[in-house]
Amino acid sequence: MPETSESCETPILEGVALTKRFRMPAGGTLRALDGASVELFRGEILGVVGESGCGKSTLARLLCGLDRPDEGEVRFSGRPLTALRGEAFRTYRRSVQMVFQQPFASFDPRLTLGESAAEALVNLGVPAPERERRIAQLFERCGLSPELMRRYPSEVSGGQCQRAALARALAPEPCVLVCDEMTSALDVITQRRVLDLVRGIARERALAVLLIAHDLALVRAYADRVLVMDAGRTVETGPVADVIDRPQSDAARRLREASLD
Ligand SMILES: Nc1ncnc2c1ncn2[C@@H]1O[C@H](COP(=O)(O)OP(=O)(O)OP(=O)(O)O)[C@@H](O)[C@H]1O
Repeated sequence: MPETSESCETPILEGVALTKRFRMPAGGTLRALDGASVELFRGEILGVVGESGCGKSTLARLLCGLDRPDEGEVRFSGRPLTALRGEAFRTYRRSVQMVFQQPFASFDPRLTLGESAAEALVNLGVPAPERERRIAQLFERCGLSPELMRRYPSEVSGGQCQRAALARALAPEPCVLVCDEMTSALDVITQRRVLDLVRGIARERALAVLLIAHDLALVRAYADRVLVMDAGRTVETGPVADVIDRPQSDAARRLREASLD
């Protein structure tokens, strides 16, 4: 895993000079991203921090292909998404999975957790008995009894629902996991348990993880490198200890001071 972005390894996922504007209802546009760049390498956990509204979720959505940049490009294994066709695009879609902040909102309330988790496998043409077996294994790996596959989202706790969301994200065997504030809605003990699980699975499967978090302590505990964002820009990146303990940018200094209050 590279310590710096000077590595000659090709990032598995990359955003280059990304700009994203949103039209405002009252007129005018808002620049949610303003030339933001990020490199994510195989096997690393990259923490993304920044004040609320600085563009973290927008960056995550562009990297996952849920939204398109107005300028700049996203690259998967060195290839621009705009150049990916057919099987290459399907591989990207399968390989980059996202876990969202609100566990319940990310599930269809009419499907059981098992059915939701199996959807990606249905799309991949995996036969029903094999789907059942693979999802049961993933539930167990994520600390859930396979019995929970038959429950609806409203019948489990927030922590269980987020574990099921993790199992669902892992089902298509991705190589990148984008976790957008995935533990913010959970109590501090459950947060740690879920992040321990994410880290363990990431190490086992050599996953690259983009870990968006408000809490610097969580990023310090779980990330290898950290990227600091400020007003749509990426302003500082480096190993966690350097950026958090010896911040160079005003944004990183502000975050550090706020976390010490
Ligand atoms: N679909 C949208 N339409 C209009 N404005 C948007 C949209 N999505 C995001 N924004 C705006 O873009 C800016 C960046 O939002 P974003 O959600 O990426 O920030 P964030 O850093 O993830 O914030 P938080 O930490 O509070 O989740 C904000 O000002 C937000 O209001």
